Amino acid sequence: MREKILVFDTTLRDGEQSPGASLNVQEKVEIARQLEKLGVDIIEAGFPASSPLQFEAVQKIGAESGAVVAALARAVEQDITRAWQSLREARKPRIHTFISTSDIHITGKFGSSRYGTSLKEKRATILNMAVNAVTFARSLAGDIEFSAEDAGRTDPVYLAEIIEAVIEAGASTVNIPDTTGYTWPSEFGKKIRDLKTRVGNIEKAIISVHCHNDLGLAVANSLSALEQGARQVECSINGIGERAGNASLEEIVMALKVRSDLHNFETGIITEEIYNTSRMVSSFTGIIIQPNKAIVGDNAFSHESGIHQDGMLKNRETYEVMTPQSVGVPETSIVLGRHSGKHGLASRLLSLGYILQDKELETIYRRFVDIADKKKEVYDDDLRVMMGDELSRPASVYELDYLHINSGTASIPTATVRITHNQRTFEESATGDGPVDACFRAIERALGIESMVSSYSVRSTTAGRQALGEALVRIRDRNVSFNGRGISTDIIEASAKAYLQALSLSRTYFETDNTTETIDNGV
Ligand SMILES: CC(=O)SCCNC(=O)CCNC(=O)[C@H](O)C(C)(C)COP(=O)(O)OP(=O)(O)OC[C@H]1O[C@@H](n2cnc3c(N)ncnc32)[C@H](O)[C@@H]1OP(=O)(O)O
Ligand SMILES: CC(C)C(=O)C(=O)O
Ligand SMILES: [Mg+2]
Repeated sequence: MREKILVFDTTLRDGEQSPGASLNVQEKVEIARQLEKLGVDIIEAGFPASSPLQFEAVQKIGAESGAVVAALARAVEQDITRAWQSLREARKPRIHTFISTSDIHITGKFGSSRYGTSLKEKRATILNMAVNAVTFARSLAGDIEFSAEDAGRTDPVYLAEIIEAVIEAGASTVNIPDTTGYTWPSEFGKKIRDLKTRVGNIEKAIISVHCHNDLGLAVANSLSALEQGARQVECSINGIGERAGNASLEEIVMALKVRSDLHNFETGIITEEIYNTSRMVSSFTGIIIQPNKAIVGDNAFSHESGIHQDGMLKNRETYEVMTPQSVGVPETSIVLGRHSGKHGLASRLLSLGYILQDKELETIYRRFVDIADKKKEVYDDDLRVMMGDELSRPASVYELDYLHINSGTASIPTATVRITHNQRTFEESATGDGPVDACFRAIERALGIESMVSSYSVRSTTAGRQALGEALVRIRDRNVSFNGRGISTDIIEASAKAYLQALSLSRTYFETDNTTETIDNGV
């Protein structure tokens, strides 16, 4: 039998304290519904004393949620009363009260002489405030959580004293926050182990942890605490929260699930709901998820380099420690880019319906590398355009070997082209009304022909700033029309290729003495 770890989600309270994130009541209610679907045990819905909106959100969430709904309150009667008022209709209410216990907080935040003059007196006042708050909260509700704010930097003897006292006063959950994300995993784990030995009545309460990520250690600290006896973990979706955020729910849950060989814990989280929840929180809060964020980032299940793609295609376990489906991501993505190899390309082309022989793959791969060098990512649409172009290439071709354009607002557009045809090279330069005109003139001069262009257009065929441009050039040669198409991320290059393709078609046509009126490459 595995031991249950309670997942306390604070996305709607600490998460909402993230700079820039603020949610309206309806958004909070929607997120709470999704959190329930995700299977969290406790939803911390807000801090009711802080505003009417917070109050209303806690009230609404409490009334409809089947999970325990917690409301935060300072260790003062006024806040606790507000928290309880907001939870009155709740099916499973929890009052969560807190006060700082570290010397730096006690002296820094409670400096006024009304808390005492010496540190000893102030500590005693804080302990009394904590006990009074829990006693008062307990007179209102049955489920009380107490948090010793900045426990990570609190003297262990004083921390044990205060924890013992609040349990005695009726706290059923005692939370040990690393409020400033200062501790190390081994140090934080020891703090929890210490409490288990120092606090006489610790078995009467559940030990909870609440870790912040200032040093990027929030998840590691939480896991270390679980190993040492904590049984509730406080976390947020996407790790949002004050400053660098809280421990991320998805990382803790998946670390426990993927490495279940290392411990005897389980959570009630339906991990397949993680991705949906993450996207909802990101969209409602406006806090974007960094692409390399573990579990839910766009790149978490994307593979770009050839060696990795090859490994993944042979056996996905070579580079994935969990399936994307296990967290609700539809599928692994093989991102085609400049690091991709032939295996990755062939597999994607196959999924698009193109079955290539080895030789064809060699040719298409060379074109792919050429495009991938210019674009960050090669999309399916880019491949379709590339394949369409490749499959319609005429037999006899003028190849664009080199193109240089000099153009700007204060200079005459000049183009230099080098063209190869049947192992011969033709090179020329020309000026023109614009860079495309200059380029066409240079081609004509290099091949010793008159202008034959009867129509020209250019458009973008794929999305984004690095989209592939497609140029269409129609020429009329001896009363026959030929349509050429060129693609490139550079529209001048696409135009030159289109013109050369039309010229190639014309040459092929007259060499084989056809009679058709319009020859094109399938566009
Ligand atoms: C680590 C955490 O995440 S703590 C939770 C943080 N969340 C919030 O602060 C929620 C949003 N906050 C608010 O809406 C407001 O700050 C309120 C309503 C809570 C209080 O507002 P104000 O009365 O204007 O006080 P203000 O925020 O300026 O200062 C906090 C006061 O609470 C005191 N205080 C701070 N924490 C506690 C506590 N846990 N218990 C008792 N008193 C506390 C401070 O010492 C200060 O009191 P002082 O005026 O005697 O110096
Ligand atoms: C209120 C407490 C639990 C908190 O958010 C913290 O200490 O970080
Ligand atoms: Mg916090």
